[in-house]
Amino acid sequence: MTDTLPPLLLVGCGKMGGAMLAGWRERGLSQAVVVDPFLAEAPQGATLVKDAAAIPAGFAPAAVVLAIKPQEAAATLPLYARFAGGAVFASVMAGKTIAGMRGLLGGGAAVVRAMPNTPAAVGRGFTVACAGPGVSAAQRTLADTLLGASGEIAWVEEEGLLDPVTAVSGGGPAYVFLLAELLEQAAIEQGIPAELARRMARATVAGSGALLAASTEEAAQLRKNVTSPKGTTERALAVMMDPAAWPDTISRAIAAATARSRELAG
Ligand SMILES: NC(=O)C1=CN([C@@H]2O[C@H](COP(=O)(O)OP(=O)(O)OC[C@H]3O[C@@H](n4cnc5c(N)ncnc54)[C@H](O)[C@@H]3O)[C@@H](O)[C@H]2O)C=CC1
Ligand SMILES: O=C(O)[C@@H]1CCC=N1
Repeated sequence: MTDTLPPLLLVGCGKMGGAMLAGWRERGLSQAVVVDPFLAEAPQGATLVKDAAAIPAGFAPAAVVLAIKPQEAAATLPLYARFAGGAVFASVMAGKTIAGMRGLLGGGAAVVRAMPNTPAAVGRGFTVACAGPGVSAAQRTLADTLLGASGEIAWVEEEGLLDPVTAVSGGGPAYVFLLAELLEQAAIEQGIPAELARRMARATVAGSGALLAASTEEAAQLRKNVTSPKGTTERALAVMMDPAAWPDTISRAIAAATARSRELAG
């Protein structure tokens, strides 16, 4: 493995931090320190410490990645203000604004606010990022490398877009997994044995995602390709696509999640 990444500090190594770390490992970690009070074992390739005070003296990260819960930010970020001189901070916390984080880290901190998603764990993540004031070109390139290590990345200039992004792609995998759960449940209701229902629902969602990823066709066309005139899918879609059904439900759900992201800022 070649050492391609500069020294990194990961604060919070749960589901999202752990998924990102896996991507960095693939890229070649040099020095990586993980701060997580509740992790039992050091992740492969990294040094684990329980709190900020235990970070080895002299460790100078090029990037500090913040993957703790938004509710932990106020108490935790000031402990990392000492790295603000040299490091770029990359936060994946829902809702937390660049201005709010700079307030906790010191006004001059270089902060990138990003929203990844958990398919990063299998190299299929999607991250949207926004660079705050004072982020240098080199720091933005480093953030791009780190946040894009486990999938696709897109940058936006308008930070406010991160709230609906959080609702759509940050939380999106949960909605897709819910679809798998509901398909399984409905299959059982129609008399299909539970184990077959489970396999079928998982394979259908995973296979459809793979087809979408591999295809250049629009999602709507792929849907039409399944829908034979006067056939069975048409009957199901008439239920789902009723304006009061999925279109309204998804629209309200995304609006609710966007509003929650905005609430978490405070
Ligand atoms: N799970 C997801 O799908 C996504 C989560 N996020 C964001 O990622 C962040 C983390 O979420 P998850 O990974 O889901 O949560 P998690 O609960 O799996 O991970 C949080 C980690 O932080 C650690 N932790 C708690 N207090 C700490 C402290 N003071 N210092 C260092 N580490 C500490 C916990 O032990 C835990 O391992 C959140 O801000 C969330 O908004 C963003 C995109 C998607
Ligand atoms: O549910 C949440 O708040 C986080 C952000 C996006 C996915 N998980």
